[in-house]
Amino acid sequence: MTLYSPFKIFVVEDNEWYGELLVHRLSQNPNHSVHRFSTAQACLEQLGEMPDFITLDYSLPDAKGEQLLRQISDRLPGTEILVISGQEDVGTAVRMLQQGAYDYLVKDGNTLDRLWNIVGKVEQQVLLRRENTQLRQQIGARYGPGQAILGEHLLVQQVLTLIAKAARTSITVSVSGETGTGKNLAAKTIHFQSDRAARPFVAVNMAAIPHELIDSELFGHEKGAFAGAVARRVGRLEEANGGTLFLDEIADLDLSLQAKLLRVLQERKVPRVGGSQHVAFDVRLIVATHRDLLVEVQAGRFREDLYYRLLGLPIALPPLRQRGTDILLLADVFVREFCNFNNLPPRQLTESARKQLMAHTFPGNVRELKAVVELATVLADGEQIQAADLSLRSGKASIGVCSQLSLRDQTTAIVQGCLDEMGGDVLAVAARLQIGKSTIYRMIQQQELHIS
Ligand SMILES: Nc1ncnc2c1ncn2[C@@H]1O[C@H](COP(=O)(O)OP(=O)(O)OP(=O)(O)O)[C@@H](O)[C@H]1O
Repeated sequence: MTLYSPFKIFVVEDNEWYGELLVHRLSQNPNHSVHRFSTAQACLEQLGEMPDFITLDYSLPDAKGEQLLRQISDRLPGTEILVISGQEDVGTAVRMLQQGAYDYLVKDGNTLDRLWNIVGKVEQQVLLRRENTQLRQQIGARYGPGQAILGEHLLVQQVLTLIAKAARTSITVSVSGETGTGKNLAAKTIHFQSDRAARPFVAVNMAAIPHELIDSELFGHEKGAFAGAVARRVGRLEEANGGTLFLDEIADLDLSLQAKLLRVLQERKVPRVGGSQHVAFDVRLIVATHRDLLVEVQAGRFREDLYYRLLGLPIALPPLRQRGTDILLLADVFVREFCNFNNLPPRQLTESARKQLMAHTFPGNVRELKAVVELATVLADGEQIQAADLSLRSGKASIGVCSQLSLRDQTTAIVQGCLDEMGGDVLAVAARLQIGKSTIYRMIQQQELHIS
């Protein structure tokens, strides 16, 4: 079934004249494909056609409405069924609705108009459902094997094997790797390759949320739990129920919340801030960090018990500089995708540009490579992308270097300057300086940087 397949309606009505009347009215929409059946048996035999909507006469010669309603609902739980009856009987109507009928109509002068309105509503719902399914399929295909995470290097292939294994179960996964190596991408790939794909993927970046808000962000809060809690809020953990919760920059979680997270994970129940109820949840957890968590444990900044609880299946993403000619493979894909997206004629990297890319260390990893080749594609005159079009960082600071300031102060000054220049757009600054957005958020959180 596609988005544009006809809306399939079954009319089950033994009164030939009335049945034809319904068919005639419903067929006035050219997108409707309407079939009439005069017995329950005939309808049941054709259920394999997967109708979207069924109108059911309550009194059929070979079955009572309740019986047929139950049989259809068991086989096609997603199909809406409207019961049409000759008599007004509140008891029957209530019973049919309790058994899952979409609505109950009595045959009178207004039946056709009411039917038309009901069908319109159900059709909208079915369209939304089809769109939803189609989008999910498209996203699923985007994260399918060999689609999102590209690379032929053995280290990348090993990562892909681990991702496929992780996707088969709901094991906790801990992803590590330098900034821009694809930790986010790996988390999404695991989710969309798993049988949780139709359920939510919820990502929370610990470095992007002020410390005092993380508790209610993760676990939710009840109305009035603290000043400013004007309404009840469902936490991200609960939001991810049935799906995957991705906790990015987990090393930034402070020690008191680490204790709470550990407790919640052990009990598998979320306590909302300010509430006495604990809500059960079922999520797959994926955590990521660019730091070495074990070092954080040894330094006393990360709880050891939580470390072991979160370790699960560890996946380490290699830095781009260790992936050999994958640099060129990725560069070619990024150029092609950029040209397609921007309706540019195809462009190619020259041999000298390729050599330069291979010689670079890419501290910003895949994110940096993508930004560099996209900019080069824009700057190139004609079809060939020259080495001179590549804006690769030399590794030496070239702006604002002052021997009187510490490296940290100079870094802060550079990032602050960029933030001011780019109107506080963290993502744009991260792309321009080829550093992780989390680093910038962390600096803002620690009040080293200010957004004016
Ligand atoms: N193997 C890959 N193939 C194709 N694209 C990739 C690959 N790895 C990363 N990317 C792309 O590189 C960019 C950075 O990836 P991602 O955000 O997943 O990195 P990250 O490690 O989570 O970064 P950070 O540490 O800043 O959170 C994204 O545009 C992503 O699509």
